[in-house]
Amino acid sequence: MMFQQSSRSLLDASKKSSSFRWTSSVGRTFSSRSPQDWVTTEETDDPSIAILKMNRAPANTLSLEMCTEISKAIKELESNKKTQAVILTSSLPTIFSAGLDLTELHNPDKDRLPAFWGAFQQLYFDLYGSRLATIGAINGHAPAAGCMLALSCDYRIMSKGNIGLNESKLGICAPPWLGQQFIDTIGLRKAELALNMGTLFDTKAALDIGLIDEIVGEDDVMDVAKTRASQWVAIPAPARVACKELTRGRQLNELKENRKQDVDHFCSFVNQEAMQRNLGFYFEQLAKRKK
Ligand SMILES: CC/C=C\CC/C=C/CC(=O)SCCNC(=O)CCNC(=O)[C@H](O)C(C)(C)COP(=O)(O)OP(=O)(O)OC[C@H]1O[C@@H](n2cnc3c(N)ncnc32)[C@H](O)[C@@H]1OP(=O)(O)O
Repeated sequence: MMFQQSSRSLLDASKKSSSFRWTSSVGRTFSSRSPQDWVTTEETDDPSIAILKMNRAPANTLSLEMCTEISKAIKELESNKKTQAVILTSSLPTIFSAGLDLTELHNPDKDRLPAFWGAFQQLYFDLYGSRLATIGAINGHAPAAGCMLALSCDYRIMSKGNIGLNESKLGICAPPWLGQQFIDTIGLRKAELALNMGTLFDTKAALDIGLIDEIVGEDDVMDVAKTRASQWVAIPAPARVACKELTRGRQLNELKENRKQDVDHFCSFVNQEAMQRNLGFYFEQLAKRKK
């Protein structure tokens, strides 16, 4: 059963005709439903546990609007006192999230770029710092910022796909706060190796390295996620929230205090000619890969 206010149900969404079309900087045309349909929330049979689904075909990439919609959905769930946990997952068959939408980075709109990065920062604040217990039900690929979504959850189960921070392969480096999340999760040396090489881990390697907490069968993802959410909800909420503050508070505050510098650094980094060349090349390869 669906419940949230501004996030309409998948059923409602499927009745609507396609309403969003745009052309990317390398000339490919995307079409999709409107941003409000890119994220939906659902009830479970336990009123304290909700599901947040990303439905932005083809790859759940994080554009400015997608970041905003996920943030909005988290805030709406948090505003309901009964809700204590959220399961973050994807409705796409093989992709959890392919990370930042490269159309935002390549040949960027100079006015939109800072707003885009601000929305991505906000998503990090909202998910990593949520009062809710967050269970990542990673049911497909989760590279780069897709991995950030997973790392921001309290507990990660994964059924298939690859996960990691592959930014170096695009000729860029993950932002410091995302790098720190990675280091805090798998430890400095393993993170150092993986960040430099842009390693994407399959489920077994991701479990071995501590990037995910559990591998689950494809058909069991939601059942296991609900069971894990129940276990987290069973811990008294003030203790749970205090533990999160203890392990994540410093990192969250650091970025809060440096938000503007982080936006400025990102924009000047991305606007460099060499960076644009790298991104353009990577993006072309991505488009050609299928052919
Ligand atoms: C100071 C800090 C400075 C900078 C920091 C910048 C931080 C960046 C973090 C990021 O998140 S960068 C993005 C990194 N993401 C990736 O490298 C993932 C790229 N995608 C893939 O490798 C694959 O798509 C996949 C393994 C996730 C899935 O493969 P497959 O199932 O074969 O699907 P397709 O490749 O056919 O993808 C479907 C469709 O979606 C397009 N697409 C995929 N990823 C992106 C993306 N990140 N942005 C935009 N578009 C993407 C892909 O081109 C396909 O489009 P078609 O039109 O060909 O259908």
